Amino acid sequence: MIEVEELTKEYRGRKAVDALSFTVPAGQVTGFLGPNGAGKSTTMRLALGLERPTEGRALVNGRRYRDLTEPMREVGSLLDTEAVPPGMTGAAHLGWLARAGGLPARRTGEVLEAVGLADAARHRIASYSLGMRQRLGIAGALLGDPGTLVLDEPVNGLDPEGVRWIRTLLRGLAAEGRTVLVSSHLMSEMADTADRVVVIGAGRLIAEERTDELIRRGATGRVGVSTPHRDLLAAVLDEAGLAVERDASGGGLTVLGADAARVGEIAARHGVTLHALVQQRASLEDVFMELTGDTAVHRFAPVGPR
Ligand SMILES: Nc1ncnc2c1ncn2[C@@H]1O[C@H](COP(=O)(O)OP(=O)(O)OP(=O)(O)O)[C@@H](O)[C@H]1O
Repeated sequence: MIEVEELTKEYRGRKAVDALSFTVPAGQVTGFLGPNGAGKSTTMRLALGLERPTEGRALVNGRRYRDLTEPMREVGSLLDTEAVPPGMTGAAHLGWLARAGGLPARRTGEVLEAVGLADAARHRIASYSLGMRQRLGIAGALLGDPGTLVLDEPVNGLDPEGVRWIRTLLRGLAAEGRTVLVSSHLMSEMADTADRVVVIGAGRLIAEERTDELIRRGATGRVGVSTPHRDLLAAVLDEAGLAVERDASGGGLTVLGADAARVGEIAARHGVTLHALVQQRASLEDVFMELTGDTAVHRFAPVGPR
């Protein structure tokens, strides 16, 4: 389990992470979402003891990272896939990591197998594709067979097969009871992968809840309507206090803040013929845009009294 408590990080007087608190429970995949610059990587680096917080703390299994006695056996991480030595082979790089972490050499072969890189193990990393580097980074994270995984944008650069692979891997790791925190700025990826999501913007917490709940919460209130009497319907819906958007093409309308049943009833009451009436489901992407719309532009909260 990871507990982030009132975590704040300032760079040159600006808050990249701002009094952020959330929990990453074991046995689930937690998606860590936010637009570019929201503070995801900074939060992960703080949790991994690579930087010191200005205020607050991040605990892994109840302790600060630097107080863990065998960190690689407790937490595996993938932060920057570019930070691997290109001249080394995949096997040599992992072998070096294993020695540094006091792990048995056999783990190298096991994790290379687990990420599907066994055949490329003796090739220089310089010859790896971006997807192969991501797999190598994940192999490194798995080396110590840790109970907690912190992965920053592991899906970056993967092809659709790679994305599916990672999704299955992460779900499998969580099913084994591990704690999995995985960041992304692409919401669509997380919809099928994460049990829960933590959404941040400008370093602050925006939402922390089950993925399906978040989607459901955002799903209310958009109804697509097609009618040969668009102006009449728009007028009666407007009268009923509903916001209406006219589609740029065709006779369609989108009604905001209502469900399909209500729109259908209003139309019937006024004798308006409908050709289509569709409750539109929000995607996680829509909900995300709604949640982070403001913060994406205001990247930093100015330091000072709140
Ligand atoms: N070492 C640093 N010095 C100064 N500013 C930094 C430093 N590291 C991060 N920042 C700033 O803090 C903010 C948060 O950055 P961070 O990389 O944590 O965001 P992110 O959510 O991971 O974004 P991305 O998806 O683009 O990686 C950014 O505005 C960034 O420029």
